Amino acid sequence: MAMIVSNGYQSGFGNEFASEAIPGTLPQGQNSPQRVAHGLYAEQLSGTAFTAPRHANRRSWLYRIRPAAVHEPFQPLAHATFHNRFDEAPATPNQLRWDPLPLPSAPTDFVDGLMTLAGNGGPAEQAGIGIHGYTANRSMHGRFFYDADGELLIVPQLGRLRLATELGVLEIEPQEIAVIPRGVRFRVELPGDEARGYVCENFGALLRLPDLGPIGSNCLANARDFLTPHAAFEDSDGAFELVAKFQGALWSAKIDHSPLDVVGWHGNYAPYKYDLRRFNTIGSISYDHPDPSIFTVLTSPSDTAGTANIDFAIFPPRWLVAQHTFRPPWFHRNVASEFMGLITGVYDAKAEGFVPGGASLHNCMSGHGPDAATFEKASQADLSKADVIGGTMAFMFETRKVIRPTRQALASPQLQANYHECWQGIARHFDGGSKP
Ligand SMILES: O=C(O)Cc1cc(O)ccc1O
Ligand SMILES: [Fe+2]
Repeated sequence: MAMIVSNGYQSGFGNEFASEAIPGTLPQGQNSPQRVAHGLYAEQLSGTAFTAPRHANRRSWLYRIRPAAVHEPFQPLAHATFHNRFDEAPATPNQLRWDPLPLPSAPTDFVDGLMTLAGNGGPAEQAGIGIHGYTANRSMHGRFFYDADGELLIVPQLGRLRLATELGVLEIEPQEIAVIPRGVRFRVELPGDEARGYVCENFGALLRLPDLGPIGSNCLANARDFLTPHAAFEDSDGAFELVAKFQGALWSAKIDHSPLDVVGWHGNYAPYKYDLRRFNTIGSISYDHPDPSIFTVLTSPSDTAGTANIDFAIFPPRWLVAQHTFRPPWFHRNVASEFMGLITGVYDAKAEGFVPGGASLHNCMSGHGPDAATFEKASQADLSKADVIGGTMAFMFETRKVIRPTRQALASPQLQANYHECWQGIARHFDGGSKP
């Protein structure tokens, strides 16, 4: 029984990759020969419509020991906290903030430990996102998972993850992210004792790099920093479980072999990882704080140009040098809705209360911005010096649709009852117009 071992990475975003764990696996000059080398089966995995425009078309060809069709029928699988029911509780205009999810004491793998916090749209309408937290203290044993409802953007906050996928192995740590495409089967292993993080389940168009406009041909997340695994496979038989997420619910099927049995593959539909510390941050070197779109790592476009299904943005270490300017994020209301998490350090708009592993939600047109302490400090700051923001990594899932917290997220003890108080101390400074 050969267990999957990482064969390293290939660099680039959405490339036509080709990789084989055994030489001579990939057919030359065609995809589906009468007999595949080494007695393998050929299988196409489509991530976009067959007829999607060429620039957006994603599919890969997998050469595997058994086709993906080989498993017992699925049966419904209960899961208390992982779902896509975003209509259970009234959507709220209140500013919301949560402390980190507690780490589990009972044995909990990645799938067990998923808890849906919020979301919008759904798999049936092929738009919107699910926002989930995960906590885990053990690897998935004899268990594999795939999500037919959307691709999974995994944002670890605590602990490393080893993502053993059909197309190879991705190893990630906090400040790195991974994207597992819709349908790709994988197992999450924990090299350490515990793990916690966030997952964005994207029901809409596949995440892609944003256009750069006048920024030019480089900067923000550079394409070559995205890493896709080389083919790696395991040839193992046993009494295993395949868990599927399908239309918001989980299903379980018996499978008598590991589905991570892809010996070679080629194509542009594949998992990838990215180190957020590689982000080339653009900011103001004259005056004023720019819109946070400048921090976009990946975007899932919607049918309306410039109005994303989801933008994944980060707030990395950077120098703030803007002159005659209030440097932190301004007070604002946004037509889009903003879910934020903190991976490490301190976020520059919040002096306290927003802690690593925590989360906040500011919905469409809900006023928010720096807390009272941050406002006072930044209003008095010496602008002849740079503010060097180091040792931090916050992120935002920004969506065009209102983000609806789940009932369990609103009922959780981690919800901070007093979040709104961070703005109550904002002083009235109006002088009545008496001073020029
Ligand atoms: O609300 C937030 O903290 C996120 C955010 C950051 C920023 O720099 C500008 C706008 C914005 O919504
Ligand atoms: Fe905001």
